[in-house]
Amino acid sequence: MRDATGDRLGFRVAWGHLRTALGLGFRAAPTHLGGLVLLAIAAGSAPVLTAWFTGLVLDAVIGDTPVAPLVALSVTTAVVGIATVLLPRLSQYLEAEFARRVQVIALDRLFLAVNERMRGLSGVEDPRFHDRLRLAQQGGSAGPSDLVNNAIGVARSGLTTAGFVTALLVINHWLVVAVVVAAIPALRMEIVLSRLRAAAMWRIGHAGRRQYFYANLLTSPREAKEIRLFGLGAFFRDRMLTELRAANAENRTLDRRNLRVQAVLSVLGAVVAGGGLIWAVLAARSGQISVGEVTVFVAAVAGVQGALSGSVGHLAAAYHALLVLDHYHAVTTVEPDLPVPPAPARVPALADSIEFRDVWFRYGPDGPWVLRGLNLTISAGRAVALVGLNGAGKSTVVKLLCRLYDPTRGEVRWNGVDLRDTDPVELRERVGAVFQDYIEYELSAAENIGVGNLARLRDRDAIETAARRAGVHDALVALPKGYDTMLTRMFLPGIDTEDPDIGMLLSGGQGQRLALARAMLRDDPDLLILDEPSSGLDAEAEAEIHARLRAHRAGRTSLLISHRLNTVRDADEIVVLADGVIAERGDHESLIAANGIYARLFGLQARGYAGTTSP
Ligand SMILES: Nc1ncnc2c1ncn2[C@@H]1O[C@H](COP(=O)(O)OP(=O)(O)OP(=O)(O)O)[C@@H](O)[C@H]1O
Repeated sequence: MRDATGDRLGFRVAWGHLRTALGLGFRAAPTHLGGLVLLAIAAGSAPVLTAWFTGLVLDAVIGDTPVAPLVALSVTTAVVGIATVLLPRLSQYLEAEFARRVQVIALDRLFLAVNERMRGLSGVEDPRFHDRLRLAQQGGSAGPSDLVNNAIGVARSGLTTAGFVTALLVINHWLVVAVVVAAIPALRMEIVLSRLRAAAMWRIGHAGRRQYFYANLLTSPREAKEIRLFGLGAFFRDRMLTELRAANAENRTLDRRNLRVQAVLSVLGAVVAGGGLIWAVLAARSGQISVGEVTVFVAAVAGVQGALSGSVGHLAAAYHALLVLDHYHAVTTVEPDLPVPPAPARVPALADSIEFRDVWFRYGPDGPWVLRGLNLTISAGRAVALVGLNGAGKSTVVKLLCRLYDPTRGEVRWNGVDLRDTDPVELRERVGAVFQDYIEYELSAAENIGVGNLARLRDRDAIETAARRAGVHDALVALPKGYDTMLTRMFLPGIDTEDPDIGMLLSGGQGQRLALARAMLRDDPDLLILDEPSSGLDAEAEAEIHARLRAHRAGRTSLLISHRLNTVRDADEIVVLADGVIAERGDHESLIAANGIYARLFGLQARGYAGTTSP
């Protein structure tokens, strides 16, 4: 067997996936699962019984049977007939409900695993992970129920096949051989096709994600301004269509192959059935079999063919579900991107220092080194500023500090504890941060601040205090629904959707203050990280925010990153990063006196503000 990427999928792996699917089914909907099995048995026997009783009725009519038993026989046949048409409807309902329940548990497990195992950024920045995740969602949503439903389908069709085969054996055993032999190539071809389909899904997955990305770009309010201004609509539409056409071409090739195979198999089936019919008519004419047996025979040939092709279809679909479940399994068991030891070291309160010891870092094994043996100490209670040119590695230092990545070489120590020995979740509880690329969640204004500390999500007083400290309270109160205004024009709650005031967008600077308020909702973090916290603010607001931040930082350990050097001059220590190492360090005065990189950058900015670029 092969998996969805075209590699071999061993029997043990397939068996493991089947057990996972059954386990999910039992946990999610045991009653529905039991009901489906019972219905499968009933539905599998019903067509055989219908055909058998129809034959008996016909023979009874021809054989001059008295009225009472004839009516009883007819009524029984009718009841079996009604059950035959009703059972599939009932199964359909149970299958759908079973699938819905399994989906909830499967997706819960999937995203739990993603949260637990992807605690850093390297996994979510890997495109292959996203391709897999997309298929894993598909596999997790529909895979277990598809697998169980199709396994039941195989059993149901198998029962029907067995019943009809028994009926046929009584009349003509050679025909049984012909029908069964004709089904073997069908089974083989269906399995090959389902493997090709799964491999195509893997190949198309990437194109599908890109197509979705371009489609999203064309309608996203965030990108709308730039796309319209640069006239990029046709460009991205074209790219979207290119991806769609590529996916369509793959699917078309597959459908054509499917068509060819199905056509050959159908003709084969028709030839066998036609041959059988000729034999039955001739046999009835010569008195070898009765007219009732002719109907049983015709129904049995069609029934065996239908049930066998049903079995083959179900087997192929179950096999396909197994292949897609392989992605689900891969994501739910993926190696954690940040290994956490079984008994992680506690992250102590930051009483001493954070230390980068000879830290080397690059984003991928083939990428360029971003940090090249960085040695940096942030002493507890000190305000350290990190400056440097674009791409110098400042945000990378922050990511390592929050253990969003582990150093490629060297170590980061928090009060002497290597961050690799800690649980990042515990570490992050001690850190408050405002990132350069802060997020404005599509939630209400209050919730946008509240998510900074979920324990205070409903604590309106604490939220308002944080908003005041970040200087955004007045702006939020002025919104149409105050703190309850949704900060989105994309998603509105189910109620009140006719109200045009329910969703609003903040200005860039207001959004940045909101992100600050979110960070300020954290109870006294040991370390406050401010990565360009005022880049979106006007000069007056910037000065005001930095004054607030100074007050907020006072006595705390903080790391401030800023390109506006006037905002870092009061830091206890300013560290200049260049070429992945510390180029200069000291306070503002000593760095100006040293007349190095910092002094040059500071001078350039100061002259810019003074309105002249030459000394
Ligand atoms: N996720 C990533 N994958 C690969 N390379 C990355 C990634 N993030 C950053 N880099 C690279 O690492 C280098 C340092 O980036 P970083 O964002 O740390 O710089 P910075 O000093 O914060 O820059 P800026 O002042 O522009 O914000 C850059 O060359 C950047 O291209």
